[in-house]
Amino acid sequence: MLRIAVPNKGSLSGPAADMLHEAGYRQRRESKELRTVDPTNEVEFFYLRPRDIAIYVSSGRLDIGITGRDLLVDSGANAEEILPLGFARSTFRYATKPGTAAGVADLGGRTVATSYEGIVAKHLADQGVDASVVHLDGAVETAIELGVAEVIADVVETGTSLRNAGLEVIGEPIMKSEAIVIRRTGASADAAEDSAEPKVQQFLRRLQGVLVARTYVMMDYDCRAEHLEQAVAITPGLEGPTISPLHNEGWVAVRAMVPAEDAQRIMDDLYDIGARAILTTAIHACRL
Ligand SMILES: Nc1ncnc2c1ncn2[C@@H]1O[C@H](COP(=O)(O)OP(=O)(O)OP(=O)(O)O)[C@@H](O)[C@H]1O
Ligand SMILES: O=P(O)(O)OC[C@H]1O[C@H](OP(=O)(O)OP(=O)(O)O)[C@H](O)[C@@H]1O
Ligand SMILES: [Mg+2]
Repeated sequence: MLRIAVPNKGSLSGPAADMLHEAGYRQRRESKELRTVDPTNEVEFFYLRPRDIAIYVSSGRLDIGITGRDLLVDSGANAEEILPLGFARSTFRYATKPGTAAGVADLGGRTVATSYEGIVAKHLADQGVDASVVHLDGAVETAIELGVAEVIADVVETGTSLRNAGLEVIGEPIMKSEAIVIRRTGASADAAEDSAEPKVQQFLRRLQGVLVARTYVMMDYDCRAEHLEQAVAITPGLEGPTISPLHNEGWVAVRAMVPAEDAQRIMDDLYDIGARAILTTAIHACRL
């Protein structure tokens, strides 16, 4: 039975459960359940605090886990990223009251409040900046107003929390984060001896299938045979489009996967070269 750690709360938990559900795995029915077994797929899910997941996975007791890249780095645990999942995207940044500091180099001698001490202490050391770090559990934007720190380092998505606290970012982002699948460091290298390996690979293929189904649509259209090369250049597909003859002499039907975010532009480009009956349909699941 494959053992997988899943975030039980916070920004990661809902989207992670949705993705697992879309990949065909049974998920817990209510938020108090700490573990659940999916007997059909021979997987056991453990619902754990996002911050603890890298520690469980590095211990080798759980085969893989879903967490945030920033949480993995912060933990310093012996685990590595094996698949980015594209949700819970954020940056990790310093922020302060306007006029306090222009860049990271100005943080020497200051106090920085953060929930991510591991990331911040290492970044300051790498930059050669001697600042003290105060650990807070959350809502760190308030730390400056209440005089606990002069600077914060925190997760920024839309920037709304910073704006509401009257803070502005300083310097470049310390890192970019998103949800990721992690595995114990070196587990991939030991794969030949690991009986869980085929199940791990099947799990990753299923999640990749969900990612592709979310980011691509299927496009079908008809075009004149003499325009086919131009059309294929616009819709190259993943491995090459499917071309079928039409009953009308001199016309072909083309089918190719295209990135969903470009679909409208691609339809315009195809129309301009004379393609007609251009349709897009959602992909619900796929295995590449
Ligand atoms: N507003 C946000 N937008 C996108 N990702 C976020 C946001 N807040 C936190 N994250 C990401 O979620 C992960 C942190 O999850 P965690 O559950 O610890 O925090 P949280 O979502 O802030 O929940 P909590 O309310 O328990 O603090 C990190 O990977 C972080 O980058
Ligand atoms: O840039 P934004 O879109 O405002 O998002 C970033 C905020 O979201 C998270 O906070 P959360 O609400 O989880 O509270 P927390 O600080 O207690 O973790 C994060 O810690 C930031 O405060
Ligand atoms: Mg939070």
